[in-house]
Amino acid sequence: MKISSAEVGRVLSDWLGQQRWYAGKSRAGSVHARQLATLTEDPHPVQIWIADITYENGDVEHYQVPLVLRDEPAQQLDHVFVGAMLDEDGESTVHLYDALHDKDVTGAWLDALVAEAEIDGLRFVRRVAPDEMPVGEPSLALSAEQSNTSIVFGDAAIMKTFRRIEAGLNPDIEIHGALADLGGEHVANLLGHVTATIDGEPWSLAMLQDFMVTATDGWKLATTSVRDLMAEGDLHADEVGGDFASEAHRLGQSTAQVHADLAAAFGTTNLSPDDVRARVAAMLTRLDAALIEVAELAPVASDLRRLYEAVADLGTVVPAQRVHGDLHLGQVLRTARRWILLDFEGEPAKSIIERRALDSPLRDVAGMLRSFDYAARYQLSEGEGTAQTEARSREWTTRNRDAYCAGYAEESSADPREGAVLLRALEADKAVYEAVYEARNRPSWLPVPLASLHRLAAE
Ligand SMILES: Nc1ncnc2c1ncn2[C@@H]1O[C@H](COP(=O)(O)OP(=O)(O)O)[C@@H](O)[C@H]1O
Ligand SMILES: O=P(O)(O)O[C@H]1O[C@H](CO)[C@@H](O[C@H]2O[C@H](CO)[C@@H](O)[C@H](O)[C@H]2O)[C@H](O)[C@H]1O
Repeated sequence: MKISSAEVGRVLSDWLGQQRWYAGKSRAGSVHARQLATLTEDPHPVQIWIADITYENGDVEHYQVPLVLRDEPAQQLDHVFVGAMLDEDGESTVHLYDALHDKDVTGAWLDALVAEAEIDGLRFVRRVAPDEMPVGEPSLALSAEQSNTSIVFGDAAIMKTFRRIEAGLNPDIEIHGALADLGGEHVANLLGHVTATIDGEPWSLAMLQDFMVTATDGWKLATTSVRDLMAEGDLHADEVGGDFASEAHRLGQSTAQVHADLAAAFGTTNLSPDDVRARVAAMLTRLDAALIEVAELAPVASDLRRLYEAVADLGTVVPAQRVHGDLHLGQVLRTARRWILLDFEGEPAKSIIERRALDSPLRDVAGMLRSFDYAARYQLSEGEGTAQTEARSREWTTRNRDAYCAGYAEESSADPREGAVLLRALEADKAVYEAVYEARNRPSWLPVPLASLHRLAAE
């Protein structure tokens, strides 16, 4: 079944803007679609397409869009309908759907991984024995759409399909592979991955991992703890049943252990004072770019610049290594035994080169500290804030930030609280990123990072 690229480009222009993972919502861009591969023809054709978006300022982004082509409308896929068009012969109508949501065809990825297939320049790499692959298991796309699209096979494995793609090995695959090879306890095993070769370069398309079936994510656990505290107006955080501090402590230990594994797998370096100044310059540039998009940042901008410049003035070396890059409570899962860290892709807004650069491990600590702040604050921003709940929220945040840092310090030679200026600047840099993220994706959450930036600016 053949369809025209121009027609696919036309339907994707409308459809992309409605997808959570599409980062170009706030800018006008033209869409060009190209077909990369046909994964299978049976029972319905599955084609991997790339949408190349060119924005008005010349920036280009690439998105992966796996499509299933059906010759009849499929009611069960109405919610992931992409568009309809005549086939190239002009004889019959083809109905396009997001293939990752079509249980009838998702097994094609597993079959290709089992066979270690090479299809139209796509290489399917298997890291475990064929009988460890969840072949035949039904698939379910996760409903919480995030930066990418993940589908679970049975309760055995989860396949993450990267949406915004670019040349280079995706750090999620690279790091999961390296840490699994080291026997790291705090990551899910990497079962396989899919890479395309485009113009001689590797482009990571998807990865398959063990699925942690009984795990609960850190965001759910932390926000439940906050809710318990808010419900008990007169009790303090350490007196309420759902206290999270011992989990925060373990999470700090787990983060430090993952950092030690990352250092062992990829090495370490010291950023010289000049390197540090260059990083600070990048943070200032990021702040300037954010100010154009989020006007609400203006009142804190000069204090934030002063905070960043204090880091440049430290004049000391800063230990650096590979890091997670976007660590927050939604990226950690609590299994019955331990915390698992997920999603080593780094911040989706950064290029792969930036995401693979060695950085201060405090970047991850700062990310998690921001997340405690989010967990405590977002319920207040939903309109229920009183002086009492504000105080409780601050208490919860302080207690869990301290417990996390103490846990980290126990497993590492460095206590994050000793690098206070750098840690504060990294928190601010993260909150600036979050302000842009929220303005683009969840404007009602924008007050959460803004409130923190006011606090950081005033300290
Ligand atoms: N190995 C896993 N086991 C269980 N759940 C997982 C696993 N990997 C991811 N998840 C779930 O899928 C969600 C999205 O995964 P993540 O890697 O963070 O994707 P994204 O890059 O789209 O944010 C996570 O928040 C988690 O709930
Ligand atoms: O999709 P990803 O998980 O890669 O990360 C992006 O989305 C996150 C929200 O889902 C966003 O995280 C922010 O909100 C979280 C609560 O929903 C909070 O725990 C985080 O601390 C906060 O940064 C993340 O920044 C973004 O990259």
